[in-house]
Amino acid sequence: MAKGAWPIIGHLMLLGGTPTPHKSLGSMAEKYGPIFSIKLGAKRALVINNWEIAKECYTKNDLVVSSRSKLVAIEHIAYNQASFGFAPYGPFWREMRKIVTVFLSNRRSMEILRHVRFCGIKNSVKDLFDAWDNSKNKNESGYVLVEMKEWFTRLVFNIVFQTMAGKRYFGTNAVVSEKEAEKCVKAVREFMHMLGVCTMADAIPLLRWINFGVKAMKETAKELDVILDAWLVEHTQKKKNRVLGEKVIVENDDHQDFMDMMISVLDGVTIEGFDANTINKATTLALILGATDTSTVTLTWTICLLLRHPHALEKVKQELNTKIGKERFINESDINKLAYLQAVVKETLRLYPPGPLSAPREFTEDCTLGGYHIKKGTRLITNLWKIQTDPNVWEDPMEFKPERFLTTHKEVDVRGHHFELLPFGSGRRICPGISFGLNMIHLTLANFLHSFDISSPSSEPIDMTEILGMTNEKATPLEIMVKPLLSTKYYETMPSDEC
Ligand code: HEM
Repeated sequence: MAKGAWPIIGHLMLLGGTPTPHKSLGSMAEKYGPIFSIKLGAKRALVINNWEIAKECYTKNDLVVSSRSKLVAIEHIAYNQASFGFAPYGPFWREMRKIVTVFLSNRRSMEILRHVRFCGIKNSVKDLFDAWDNSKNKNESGYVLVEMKEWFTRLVFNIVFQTMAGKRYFGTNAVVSEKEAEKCVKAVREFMHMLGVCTMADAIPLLRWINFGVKAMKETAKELDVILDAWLVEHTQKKKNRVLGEKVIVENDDHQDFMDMMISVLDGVTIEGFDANTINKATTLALILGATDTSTVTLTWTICLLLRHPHALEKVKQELNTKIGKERFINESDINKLAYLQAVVKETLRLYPPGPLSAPREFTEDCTLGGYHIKKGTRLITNLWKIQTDPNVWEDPMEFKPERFLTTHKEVDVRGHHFELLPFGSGRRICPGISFGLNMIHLTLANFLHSFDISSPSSEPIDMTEILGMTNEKATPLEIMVKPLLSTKYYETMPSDEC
């Protein structure tokens, strides 16, 4: 057990301020070694910090550490564990996970998802071009100042909402007002923040009893439920209006989104006390929460790192020019040719994993790990950031060097089997959205950097301060200079008839 625990709250102070928790816990690993425990109020948590312990944890012990903790936020906000991403390990989680995996990997839905990503990115590139075209604030070189966190957020939310519920919330063809779309993004962000900030109520049962912080959680839950409910009513009505499908994914429906598929699969059943509508909303919400902030954060840090390393930005542009040329939009089938761009994304995920402490898990049985006896009920914190910056594995661990993934670490991928690089986690509860997320990130970056020239607005290096939450968001806006790179004809043909 690490020293420095306060009475009642234990080491909770470490998880609530500056530096961010993954860095505070990372410093403790220097002192206490790759495995140590801390107290979060009444709860004991095990913190693991190197690849050897992570491997033992997610292979030999994975079954006993595949449950999530029942956090207060989950109870109030995520349909009381009907949301499979927060559910305990068991038959309900297995069933939901199977349905989600089929949707995200089934050949037919892959085609639909590919189309949604393609059109989402094309529309966003066109929106950015129009904003530049209409801007009265171009500088003498033709650049305009753009806040990129906002642009990435709109793009990612459009793709994810279209995939899950057939809705486009921002820009061309948006189905809601700008105000309503902003409100929805705010509610999702608040949820992620509440989840990430280790609430006192979670750690200290007495405070749970007096409902500490619960009011704000309930309000956010209500806001999200109103949106999900309206989507579900609309989807159910749509289904009534057409021939009912079998109790499998309807094969001949060109416009199947996730909610449609769930209505068909669940077919009104109740599972473990949760009715079909609640399960549908909760699972859709789990995917929205899992997909949006993580992808936006990764896109944002990638641009920050490229602007701080102009030689890397130049290499990405060269690769795009030689492998794609300047005439056309980039498709998913082109991504294989863009080895350097993929290495840039891996290096960003190594230095800035969007969930630096992964998602909270809990041991459901006593076991041994790293030679220590671990008690049932202990929480697990995997310090992904510490593992991914371990000097025993990575030369110049804090340096941004995408080349390492084309040379010394060529074989290392992010899919949970190489324990020195685990941005998507590992084991049974590994992120189910790896391919969806990576495809969206690669395609967005490739097309953005192919379509626009970018530069820093000043000689000051881009600010890299992170803020506390479930994801390590950039604390300040990402304002950069942007100018179209290709001929006007290229942007004017967007969006194409296909979208
Ligand atoms: C850069 C993109 C992403 C990163 C870095 C990321 C990272 C993670 C991590 C670290 C976990 C916890 C895994 C564990 O406990 O071992 C996780 C879980 C999860 N992710 Fe992702 N994720 C990303 C994108 C996505 C996308 C696109 C989706 C949905 C399409 C998604 C849905 C989920 C869900 C539902 C879970 C909970 C899974 C479960 O408990 O069974 N994520 N993700």
